[in-house]
Amino acid sequence: MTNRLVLVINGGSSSIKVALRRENTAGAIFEAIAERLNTAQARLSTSDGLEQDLSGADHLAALDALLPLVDRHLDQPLSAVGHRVVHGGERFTSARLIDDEVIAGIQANAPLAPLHNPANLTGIRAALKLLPGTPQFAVFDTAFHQSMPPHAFRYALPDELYAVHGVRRYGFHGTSHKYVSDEASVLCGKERGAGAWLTAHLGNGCSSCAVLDGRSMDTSMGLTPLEGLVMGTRSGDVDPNLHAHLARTLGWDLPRIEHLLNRESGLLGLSGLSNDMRELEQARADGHSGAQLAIEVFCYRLARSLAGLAVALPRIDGLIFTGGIGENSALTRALTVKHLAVMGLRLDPDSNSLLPRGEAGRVEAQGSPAILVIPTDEERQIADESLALLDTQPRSQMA
Ligand SMILES: Nc1ncnc2c1ncn2[C@@H]1O[C@H](COP(=O)(O)OP(=O)(O)O)[C@@H](O)[C@H]1O
Ligand SMILES: CC(=O)OP(=O)(O)O
Ligand SMILES: [Mg+2]
Repeated sequence: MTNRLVLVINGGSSSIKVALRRENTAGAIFEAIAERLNTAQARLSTSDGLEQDLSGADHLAALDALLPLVDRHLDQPLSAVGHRVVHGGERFTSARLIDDEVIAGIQANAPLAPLHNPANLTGIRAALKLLPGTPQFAVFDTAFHQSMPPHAFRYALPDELYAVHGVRRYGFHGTSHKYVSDEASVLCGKERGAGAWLTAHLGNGCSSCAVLDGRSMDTSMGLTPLEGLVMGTRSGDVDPNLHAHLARTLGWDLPRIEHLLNRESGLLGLSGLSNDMRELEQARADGHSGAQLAIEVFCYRLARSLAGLAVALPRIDGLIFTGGIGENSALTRALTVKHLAVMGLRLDPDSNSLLPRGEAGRVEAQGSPAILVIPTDEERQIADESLALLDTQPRSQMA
């Protein structure tokens, strides 16, 4: 049997990545990314060297540019399309074949992930139109965290809000936390999936997680992808009374406050300069005090979250950094681990700063628990889960 082809569409808050993957084959046949969407710097770049200015493009315009590029790399029909979907609520505890009911479910969860679910739906609708005969699957960020125990996922609110209205902590980036913790176990000589890991997924959205033997025990994000760490434009944790305070003292309405917390805060808000860690590192080196403060708050709050999550684990086999910042910013890793000396974590400065870009590696000092940098591969995880699900579908549904 030939190895099947899967197209993966991963819509983030500010980017869309598409990846064409062949079953049982490492790496992608073709990858393309449209980044910095909804800004004047939006750009498209592909694994075969195409660079294109997409200035001002939103998610739909980006997909219009991206999907036709995949065609010339198809040497056999696509077997499946796998979509990353951020919020699956409690309704979707694992990947699903996309049909009208699943689309309605994703739509229903959109208020809980306003930066993401609408973008994911844009991708799904565009792909259904372009590839109507190909089975399409939704792989949810939230599914991995469904293993959290109630003491981790419940808020201290009246029961009715959970039981009737689904107000609880869900967690996100599950595909990434699962992938990197599985990889870490192999890198550290354990059975795949075994071990007690703290993971830090640091992209535009950022979250941390405690993973025990392949199961999420707790994570920093909650009902929505706003809770927890400082992110590119999201505030992470603030006093829950902030909404009321801003409404009373400044007269702000809900849309204004949501915009503040989701789009104007985080690294961007603190620095007054940018949501992009590359730019902030450069500005910090040039003496920009806002950039310096933003990076310090980001790292301190990350360390505090990781130390808190440690209580969900019986021991720490290792700390894993991933996502665009976790993989590429030696500075972020150094400043974060500095705050974690109480847990015996120490970096080897040379390994940390000299790790080749895009490679997995260990960067701890001798005597410290493992500290790993592992490039995440959400696309691979999504392709694998889509094919596994395709194999379980009755033929009648695949017509
Ligand atoms: N070499 C680098 N040094 C520091 N930060 C980097 C580097 N490369 C990428 N980043 C940062 O990674 C973040 C984007 O992460 P990514 O995982 O690609 O985002 P998304 O969540 O949209 O998938 C940005 O803040 C970017 O500046
Ligand atoms: C859930 C989330 O924050 O996703 P992203 O990092 O892609 O914005
Ligand atoms: Mg991402």
